Amino acid sequence: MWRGLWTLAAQAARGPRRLCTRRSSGAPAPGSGATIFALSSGQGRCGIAVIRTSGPASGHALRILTAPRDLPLARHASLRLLSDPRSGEPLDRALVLWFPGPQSFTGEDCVEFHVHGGPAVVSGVLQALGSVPGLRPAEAGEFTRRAFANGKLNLTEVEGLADLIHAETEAQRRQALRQLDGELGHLCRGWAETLTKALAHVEAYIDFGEDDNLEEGVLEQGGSTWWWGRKTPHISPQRLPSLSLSACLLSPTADIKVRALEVALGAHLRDARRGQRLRSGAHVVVTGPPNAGKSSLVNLLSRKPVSIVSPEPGTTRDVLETPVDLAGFPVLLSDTAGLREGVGPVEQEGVRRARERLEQADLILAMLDASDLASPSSCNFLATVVASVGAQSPSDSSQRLLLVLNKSDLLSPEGPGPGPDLPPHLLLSCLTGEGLDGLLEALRKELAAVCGDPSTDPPLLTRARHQHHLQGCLDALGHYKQSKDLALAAEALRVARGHLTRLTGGGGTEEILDIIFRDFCVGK
Ligand SMILES: Nc1nc2c(ncn2[C@@H]2O[C@H](COP(=O)(O)OP(=O)(O)OP(=O)(O)O)[C@@H](O)[C@H]2O)c(=O)[nH]1
Ligand SMILES: [K+]
Ligand SMILES: [Mg+2]
Repeated sequence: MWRGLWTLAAQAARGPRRLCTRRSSGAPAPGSGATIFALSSGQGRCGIAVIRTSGPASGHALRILTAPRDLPLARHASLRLLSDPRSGEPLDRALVLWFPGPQSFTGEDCVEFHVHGGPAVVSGVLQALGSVPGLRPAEAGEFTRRAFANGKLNLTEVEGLADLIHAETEAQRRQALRQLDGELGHLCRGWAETLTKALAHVEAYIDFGEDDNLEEGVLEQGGSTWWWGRKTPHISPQRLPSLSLSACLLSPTADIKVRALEVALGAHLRDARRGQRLRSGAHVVVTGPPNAGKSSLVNLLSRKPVSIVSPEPGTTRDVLETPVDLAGFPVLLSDTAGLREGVGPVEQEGVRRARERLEQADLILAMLDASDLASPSSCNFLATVVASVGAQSPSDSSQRLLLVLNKSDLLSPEGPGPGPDLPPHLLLSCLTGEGLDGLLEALRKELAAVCGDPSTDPPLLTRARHQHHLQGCLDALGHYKQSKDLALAAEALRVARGHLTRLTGGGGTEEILDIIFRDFCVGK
């Protein structure tokens, strides 16, 4: 009976045994495709513009534009006169760089022309390149796509590069650079290796199960013995129904590693929201009773007159949102209507919208007028909004709140007068700016908790795609643990490993590549 199980399992387990190798991304294979060229620096008048080429005709194009000179020394900047090959007309005196493949960004032969940034120079050089046989203008992201196809970057690194180009704040730049440096890819490869080893154990066991000539000790791994090794049966196969298969299959070392992997994946997934907030911006909502100074604070933090400020309570009605860089973190800052009841229908609609926006907040900036703490609207706000957020159990999805007492300039030197017991708070005056540095520092700490701190935290999952594959891997490990059949256990491990491989771009589908490369501009 056992022999039958092994044979069946062995047949079913025959499949890809090695990590899938990276499939072509659809970009031309190195050396075989067209040579592409594009302006790689920004459009418009500038001091220096960089035009580059990639592909087998790069060297030829460089020689033609700089004739009669030969190719310059590889990877050294050389000054050359560029001329139009059709008319011989001089175009510019430029620095040129020659990067013979595979030691280039794309892995192909590449050339960079650092020309003077006037539009006529740039278009003259682009037209001259276009006249060289075998050259054509590059499509958006095509340089990076070739780098990916040639194994110069994996998919998470490509995403890091796209994020770096779009990074608007310091924290985004740090995160993107870390991903470009391959941290996330490295982590995934380590995890995939753990699964490869575990799979090798299971497959070896399937194979050895068929082998009657098994020598004693053959199945020993790292000092531990296969639990089902025929000559050392610590656990007899007859006990199978009472044990989970995974516990029997792996050497204790491999089993511990798979379990540690499960824990690590869980922790990263719990963190996933933070990485996505860092990439697309955290929602910070300013709320409080009418006239607390909410709009004044929004204008102060965004350094522009986003909202109308006036002494009239109920000035702000709609939700007004503005993207800002707060202490290096990307934030979508929302100004909202002052919370109060018993007002006209228009303001009531504003209050409804304010409450709705509040529910979506990652961080709430709760604001009160420090000189008006004993008023019913202040007390009501403290008892409802502030108390309910404070009562949330701390988890990644729970909201964070900073209580700010504004108009500190109106207080006597002794501080806030008699009023309700206050939770921890900050004093601020939007009028004088006093307390603003303290608020920014508190915001930095809160946002580092909300978005993750790329200077110190482990690599973040910044995209839904990362989250999807990690969740898929975790689910497959769950199946693996519960499987009562060797073939299914091996298959579950393969599925788990497949998710990690796809995260870094192995076996990636064309659609995913198209989505990622669409983010790039022409010339990148
Ligand atoms: N003295 C003093 N006045 C302030 C301060 N901040 C805001 N104000 C004044 O308080 C009044 C209300 O300010 P807003 O910013 O409109 O208050 P708001 O909370 O947005 O008000 P609503 O939108 O009506 O809910 C205005 O007259 C501001 O000039 C401050 O720090 N000190
Ligand atoms: K107001
Ligand atoms: Mg307002």
